[in-house]
Amino acid sequence: MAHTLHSFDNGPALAEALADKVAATLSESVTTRGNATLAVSGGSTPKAFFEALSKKPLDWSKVSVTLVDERFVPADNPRSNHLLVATHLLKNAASEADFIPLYQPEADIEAAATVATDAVSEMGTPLDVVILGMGADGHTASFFPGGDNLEDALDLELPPRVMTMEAAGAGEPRLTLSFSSIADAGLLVVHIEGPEKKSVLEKALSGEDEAEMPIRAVLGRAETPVEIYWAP
Ligand SMILES: O=C1O[C@H](COP(=O)(O)O)[C@@H](O)[C@H](O)[C@H]1O
Repeated sequence: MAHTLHSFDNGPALAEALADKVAATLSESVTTRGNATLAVSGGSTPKAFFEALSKKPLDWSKVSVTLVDERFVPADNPRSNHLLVATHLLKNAASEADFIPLYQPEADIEAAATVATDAVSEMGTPLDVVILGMGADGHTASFFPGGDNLEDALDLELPPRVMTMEAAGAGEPRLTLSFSSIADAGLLVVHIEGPEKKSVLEKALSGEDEAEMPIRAVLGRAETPVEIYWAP
């Protein structure tokens, strides 16, 4: 599938441009359909983008926000992606948005995935905007190399859902949207910053083994053309 690389001089310029693009896409959905949906990633990269997006003027009360992936930890854990989004995105104008967590306080992670699948499915499909990150190991969402559920997670024939994932490089057990949940998003973005991530992207684009670098599934098989946002 096609992809487009958008390069910026620095992180703040990227954050503003991506926030403008996402806000415009969400606004269009609110105008045409009455609501809008957004799934965002965690990690260190998206903080400035979240801060910029939180200030964009749109009818956030009509916007539902969820996560692309989450650790199986409650929202008061410093490694929680929910905490990251609450701190940097769900404030200012965006405090009006509805947030759908992937972590659920169930007895085990499989039960949490089932509850989260029901909650995310109420957002409807396809999602309007999905923002992916990418790790230095070529993971995206919680599609980790060596992940115990990787094959099913990348299977576009399986229904959209929240899945569990464990992998040596993942730390805590994870909850992740399946590839079938994100591959047809209205706007599908891979947001990466720094020279190391650029090298990882170039390596991903030069090969085909999805088990080695799961980001290749997104770059190669997503139904929606991928918009890559990069800054040094
Ligand atoms: O584990 C994760 O890492 C990736 C990338 O994070 P970064 O710190 O290198 O920006 C992120 O996309 C994913 O959501 C997160 O759970």
